[in-house]
Amino acid sequence: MTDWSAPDAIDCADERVFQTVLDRVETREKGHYFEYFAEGDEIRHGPGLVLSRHGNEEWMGQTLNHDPAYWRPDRARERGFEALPAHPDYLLACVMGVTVEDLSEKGGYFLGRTDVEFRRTAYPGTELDVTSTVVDTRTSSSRPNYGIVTWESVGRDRESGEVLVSYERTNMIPRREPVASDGSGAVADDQPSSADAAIPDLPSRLVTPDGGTFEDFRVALERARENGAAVAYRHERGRTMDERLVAGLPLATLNTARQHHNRDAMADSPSGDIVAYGDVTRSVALAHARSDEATYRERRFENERFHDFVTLGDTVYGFTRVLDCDGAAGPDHTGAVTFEHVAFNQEQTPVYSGRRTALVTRQ
Ligand SMILES: C/C(=C\C(=O)O)C(=O)SCCNC(=O)CCNC(=O)[C@H](O)C(C)(C)COP(=O)(O)OP(=O)(O)OC[C@H]1O[C@@H](n2cnc3c(N)ncnc32)[C@H](O)[C@@H]1OP(=O)(O)O
Repeated sequence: MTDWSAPDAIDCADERVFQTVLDRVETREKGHYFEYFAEGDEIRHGPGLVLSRHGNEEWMGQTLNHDPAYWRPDRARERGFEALPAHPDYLLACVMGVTVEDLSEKGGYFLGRTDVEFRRTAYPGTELDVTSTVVDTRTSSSRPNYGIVTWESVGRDRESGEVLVSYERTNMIPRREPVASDGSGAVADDQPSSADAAIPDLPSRLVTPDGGTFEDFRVALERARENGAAVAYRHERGRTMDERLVAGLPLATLNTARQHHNRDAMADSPSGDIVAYGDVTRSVALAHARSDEATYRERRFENERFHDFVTLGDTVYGFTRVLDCDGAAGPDHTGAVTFEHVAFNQEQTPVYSGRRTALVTRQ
């Protein structure tokens, strides 16, 4: 009989002994199943995270967000910032990163996010205080092993209490107890793929703006409207997803989702490998778009959707459609432009889409 109090009771040199022990012990699990969440519950997320200049630069550099106002103090001041600011994509990824342990570490996918509102510029050195409220829980009709949960999350400056950013996000969350499904949402393998479906009427002409200022977007929209056309274009740059992006960036935001860093756990999943953090994928595509635009400030995002996995070796490209220009919004030297951005991979499959409103410099 093994004496379990003996320091050498488990002989690690004998693989069979260790494997037998592993088979018999319980796993101390992380995260929460769908059943844990009830509408109205409020959760204050424990992990503290201080926005750092290093984290900001690592995020921006790797995702190709190379706007000088976030790298050069003189350009930051010209842009009206008090100092070098935290990039909005980095801020948003950090606010969401620290929620993962409580909300979604159990697995399941980040489906979408809406009402992303940037309320105040954040600066490196700011300590985050993040809370979430369960807004909705529902059964997934297509996947009986999952439920669908929506939370509203708010990221504040812990010192001043001011809200920096807020949003609503929706995830698939595994159920402890799968439910019987009526299968109404299930997609049969023999259904036509979206590529076979009838192609809707697209405008015959697609207009590209001459430049990236507010006036360029306004003029292009006007031209398009007169000709029954649309303003839409793609961006040349692409970024191939490597380990640093897929595993490194989410971990730096304290995002503990196994999807991004545990290749072993993901080997048997539908993606077969680790997948990029949705915030990394979108940030890359947005960087491509911003490189063709005179962005002044990020304002809001709506209806962000993550359509498909992005895995190691995939390349993320960007497509932009211009939806609206509002000359009355923002300071005099800017106007608000609303874009629809799509991130797509090397197979031209959309992986992200979202509607973004940004203030863009006029001339
Ligand atoms: C941080 C983080 C994880 C974390 O947080 O820890 C991450 O970064 S992880 C990486 C980023 N992420 C992804 O890599 C997912 C990519 N994506 C896919 O791989 C496919 O999308 C799918 C396999 C998930 C589904 O594929 P699909 O079955 O073809 O998709 P759909 O049928 O459209 O959606 C199924 C059900 O989700 C409902 N639904 C969809 N979108 C929304 C929305 N926005 N709001 C409310 N409900 C929504 C839909 O209404 C349907 O509901 P029902 O099940 O009831 O029909």
